[in-house]
Amino acid sequence: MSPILFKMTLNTQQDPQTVLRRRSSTPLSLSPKPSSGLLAPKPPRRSNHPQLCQSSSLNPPPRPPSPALDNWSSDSSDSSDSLYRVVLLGDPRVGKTSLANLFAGIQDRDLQEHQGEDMYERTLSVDGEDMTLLVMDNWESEKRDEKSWHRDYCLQVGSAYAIVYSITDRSSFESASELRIELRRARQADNIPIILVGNKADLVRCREVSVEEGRACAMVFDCKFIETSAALQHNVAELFEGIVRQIRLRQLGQKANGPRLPEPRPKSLSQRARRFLARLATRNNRKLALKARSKSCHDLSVL
Ligand SMILES: Nc1nc2c(ncn2[C@@H]2O[C@H](COP(=O)(O)OP(=O)(O)OP(=O)(O)O)[C@@H](O)[C@H]2O)c(=O)[nH]1
Repeated sequence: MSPILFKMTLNTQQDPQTVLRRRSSTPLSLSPKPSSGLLAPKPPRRSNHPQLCQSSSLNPPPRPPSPALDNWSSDSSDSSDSLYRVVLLGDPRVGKTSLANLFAGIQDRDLQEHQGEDMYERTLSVDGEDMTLLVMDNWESEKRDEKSWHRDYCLQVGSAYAIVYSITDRSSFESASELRIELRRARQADNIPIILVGNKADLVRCREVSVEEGRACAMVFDCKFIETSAALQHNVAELFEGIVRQIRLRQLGQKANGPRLPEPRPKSLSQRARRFLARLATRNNRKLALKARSKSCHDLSVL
């Protein structure tokens, strides 16, 4: 455990049914499980989402926003009504809590007051649309039997995962690969976003894992890749924004692949022309999707 391990549990849910009211130290119910493996169950629409860069604890103390992340999320009065769990996985001391604190906009001077808490809810505005993420920083990396239920739980509830390693610690990189395999096994049927995160990128002199190795690992394991520095707040906003985009891209994919109703026979020439153009667009979309997939794994804005 880090000497400055400060975690927070944030409860903003209003619905007594929803699991999100509970402290993360209490096991959350596995049901209702996200139907698609992606979507968390929809909580009722909330009108009091936290303001930009505020953590959303039930009684949040007035806290100035983190300057570096100031333009990161917007006033969420018109926020999305879905909530997505983002689970941080990784070895101890790789920087999971530091990344989560930045996500929550918790500043160094406020760390003490958030000690022992490990869930962070915040609404981000990305590409003009809001999405509420619940970042879970309660991963237990030890594989002891009595902890295995907790590990299983974490592997089941995420709408997205960030597998964090430290670029200064090769064994944490190896653990990240193992975690990817474990996650794949646990969520075989689910198309969930997984981001491999090489943290502590500021410690260049102590680097044990190259960017190329990180990227290659992400390509082999079919996930996205980003290097961050929680210390310098480098790429942290990009990470969480990327997670939002990855979730959205999968939502769009699901909508596009939804059940098709039989089309009525077109009656007029203009209807036939419209249908032809629609098919053409679909074909082009498929080509575009293929192109996008072949792009580098470090572009978090494409599938
Ligand atoms: N230089 C540098 N230090 C970092 C960075 N991120 C985290 N640290 C430091 O690394 C140590 C561990 O960070 P934590 O955020 O507690 O790591 P953790 O993964 O949450 O650790 P556990 O709670 O033990 O699982 C702390 O001393 C942090 O200040 C970073 O990007 N750069």
